[in-house]
Amino acid sequence: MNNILLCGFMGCGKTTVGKRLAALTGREYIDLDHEIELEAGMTIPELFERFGEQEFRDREHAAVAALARRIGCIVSTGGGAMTFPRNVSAVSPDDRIVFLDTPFEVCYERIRDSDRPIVRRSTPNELRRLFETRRAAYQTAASVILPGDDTPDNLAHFFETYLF
Ligand SMILES: Nc1ncnc2c1ncn2[C@@H]1O[C@H](COP(=O)(O)OP(=O)(O)O)[C@@H](O)[C@H]1O
Ligand SMILES: O=C(O)C1=C[C@@H](OP(=O)(O)O)[C@@H](O)[C@H](O)C1
Ligand SMILES: [Mg+2]
Repeated sequence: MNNILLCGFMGCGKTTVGKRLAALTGREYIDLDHEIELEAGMTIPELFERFGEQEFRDREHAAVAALARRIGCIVSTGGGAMTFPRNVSAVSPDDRIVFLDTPFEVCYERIRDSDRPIVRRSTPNELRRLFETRRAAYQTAASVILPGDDTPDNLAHFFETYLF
């Protein structure tokens, strides 16, 4: 059984919808950011602060590569993960990458007051530009694109009927 990876911009709902989908299908759930935090023994903001973004990206790559040893999982990636070709290449061809395509305005309202390091260091305009650039990368990486502006329950049910 293949893994299903959710990708998309910060705040698009990868973690929330991934958890619901796993609960609905009884599949194992993995949040890559959570795996990175467990492995590093610190939060992502701390990791960025103490060791810099590149250290986080290297740990993120290792977390994606480690998925090769897992099967049948629902995986929420972090917003940057599927924008790096080395990470997309590390995903097994049997696994499915789904892009949760939520409008920038919706994502922004959800993340603006959060402690995500990329949000804290960027202006709203910089985030919008990052959204546009990354959207093209998500479209390239994913084999399924799902409009994300709906309730977590509706999205999880839609996923279930569409993907299984
Ligand atoms: N479909 C949704 N409808 C309403 N709120 C949502 C939805 N998806 C996520 N949220 C809220 O938005 C915030 C960010 O969601 P999260 O799942 O952490 O996004 P991501 O993992 O893509 O960064 C959370 O507070 C969450 O409760
Ligand atoms: O977009 C990014 O580069 C990041 C997104 C975050 O995950 P979410 O997309 O779940 O917020 C987390 O991986 C880290 O803060 C970096
Ligand atoms: Mg998340």
